[in-house]
Amino acid sequence: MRQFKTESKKLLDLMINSIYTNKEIFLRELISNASDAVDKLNFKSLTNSDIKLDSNDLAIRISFDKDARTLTVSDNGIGMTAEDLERNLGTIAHSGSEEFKQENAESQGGDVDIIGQFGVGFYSAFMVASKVRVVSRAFGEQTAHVWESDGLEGYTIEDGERAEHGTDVILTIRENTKGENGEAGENYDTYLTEWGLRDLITRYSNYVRYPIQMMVSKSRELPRPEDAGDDYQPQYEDYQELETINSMTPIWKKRSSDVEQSDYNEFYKSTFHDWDDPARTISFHAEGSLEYDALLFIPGRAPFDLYSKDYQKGLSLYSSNVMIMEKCADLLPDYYNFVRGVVDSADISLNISRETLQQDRQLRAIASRVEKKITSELKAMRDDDRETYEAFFENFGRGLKFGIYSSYGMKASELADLLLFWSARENKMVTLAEYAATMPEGQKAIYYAAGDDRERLSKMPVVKGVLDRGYDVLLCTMDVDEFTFQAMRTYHACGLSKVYEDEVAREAAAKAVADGAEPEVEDRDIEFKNVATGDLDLATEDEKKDAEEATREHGDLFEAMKEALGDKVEKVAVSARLTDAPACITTEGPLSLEMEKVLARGPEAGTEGMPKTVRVLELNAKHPVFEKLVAAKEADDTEKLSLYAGLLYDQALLVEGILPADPVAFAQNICSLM
Ligand SMILES: Nc1ncnc2c1ncn2[C@@H]1O[C@H](COP(=O)(O)OP(=O)(O)OP(=O)(O)O)[C@@H](O)[C@H]1O
Repeated sequence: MRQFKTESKKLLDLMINSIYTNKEIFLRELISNASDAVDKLNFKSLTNSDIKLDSNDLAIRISFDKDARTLTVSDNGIGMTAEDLERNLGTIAHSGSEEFKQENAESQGGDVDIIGQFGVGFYSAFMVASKVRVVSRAFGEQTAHVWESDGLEGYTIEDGERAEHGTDVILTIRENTKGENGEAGENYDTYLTEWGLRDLITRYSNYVRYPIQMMVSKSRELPRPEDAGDDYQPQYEDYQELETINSMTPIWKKRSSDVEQSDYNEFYKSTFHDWDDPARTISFHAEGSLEYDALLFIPGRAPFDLYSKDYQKGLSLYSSNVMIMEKCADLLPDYYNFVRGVVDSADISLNISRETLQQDRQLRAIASRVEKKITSELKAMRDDDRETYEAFFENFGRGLKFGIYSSYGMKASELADLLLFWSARENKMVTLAEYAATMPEGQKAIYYAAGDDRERLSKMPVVKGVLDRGYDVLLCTMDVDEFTFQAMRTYHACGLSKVYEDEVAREAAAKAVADGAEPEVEDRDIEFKNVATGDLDLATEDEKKDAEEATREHGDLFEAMKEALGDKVEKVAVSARLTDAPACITTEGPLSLEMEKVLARGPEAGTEGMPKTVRVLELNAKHPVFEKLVAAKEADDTEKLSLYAGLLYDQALLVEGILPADPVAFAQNICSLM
């Protein structure tokens, strides 16, 4: 018996038991070797006219024998001489394929896709096999040789027989093991079943460029006998047929101009298990120092588990047509987690197990390009197919907003223009750019109201107040909306009509336009303002004066009401934002009523650290109810004033969709008034 070269025993043990976390990849490795062998022969025939070869005959064959527990991977590729067997399979980490690649680097051109590079993949067979027998006949040789090993001590090489050039790798599959200490046992029997092998072939090696064939069991209906009566039941028979299991053509390598959209749709549906066509397909090919092909899909609707914690984002990563990772998460940012697709690159540096990558830099470069492509495709969809985009946004918009929020606004420049919000004035979804474009002169902020019901929001007195002044209000019904705005702070609007500092500049500009110049435009950062928080600064000079006067005149009324309401409010004040409602609750500081509601549903609910709103009860001094308050104060009727204050506070909260803290007392108070 010959001994493995180098510190082989230890190394081999490491190779077999430590490199791979996933035993099933052995088949991928053996198929890749077979594909390399076929590729080498094909290459030879292309470069040497003496070799006559019908490339249609090149194939990889998988067969198994349940009783003998053998699984065979055969190819009719270049084969190995006894010397090759010694060098390639007797020396760990010697890659004949890598050598071949180097030797033929100059003349290779685009027609070879050699996968092997490390010289270790073959040994993964020992993870599932107790013995491996390789029968190989090199192309052009008359004799065959047999390499055999149990993966422990060493190997033998003997003369053997094989009808044609090529290689059979015959694995004696291990017996199933029982689980220990609560861990599941290993089911090696799967590698001796048609479905188990089919699953592995289609998962890892579906796009290997040569046919991978296997005898499969099928069933067919027998011809109806001529004398069959009316009660004849169809009869079936089982039969075996050689089937090509892999689909071979990696559609992502083709130029999109050469592929029908229906083919992309088919690929998308069968690969990513969706019933519907994708909303968009993105295909691109990078050239230069890092070459890769990418095919991405934006689904029409959210996968059912998108918002579950089990959902895994990621693109399938291939290298030379072989799947390396089913979901490479690093290729997609979280906010584009719904995107499906494939990235294939022969240039990425794989680690030896092909389970991870060695260089983050390459991956980051691809990820950044992928992200840009998705963003620009979404923008195109927003502009040229608004209906589909709105449906898309309905499904995935929350994730985009969350992307801005969770990046503390850093991703705003990338994502802000993809957002849509409901415009109270236009009664439809608008982008921030569209909102900004319709802002009348003098509008200083983007106004929004947040709550869980659009209908209710549109009727809120504070919303009406802003609308009545001619400013649109975005009605935000997603829990993340306000947090997103706070993370963004401002929206960078482009191409707005220029605002002039003074009258002289304005007149000069108007004159220039009258003389035929284009009106001047500018870019501006516009603040977001919740219509129910802080000072909106919308009141006219007269209104401000009125409010100040009312504040001065009725200071003691407000104080008395504040006393009656206690800790519930920070203060009671006259409102400059209400038109026809008697009162409203606004907040001071960064926390709005709606945000407080959202936080109250979160994990910090009820804890000490839960932030609380600073509330203000604003009163409309022009409303008839205000006169009642004044009268009660003048009559020194503290009880009535306290009743009124409580009622106004509770009803203002109700309008905001917040139940009174004590609904029973609220109901009793109303009855007592009646
Ligand atoms: N079916 C085969 N036909 C011909 N040569 C083979 C076959 N299988 C393996 N070899 C030879 O054995 C070498 C070692 O194979 P092994 O799978 O260990 O490594 P590799 O394919 O070169 O690299 P990697 O570890 O990256 O897969 C190959 O480079 C190739 O020269």
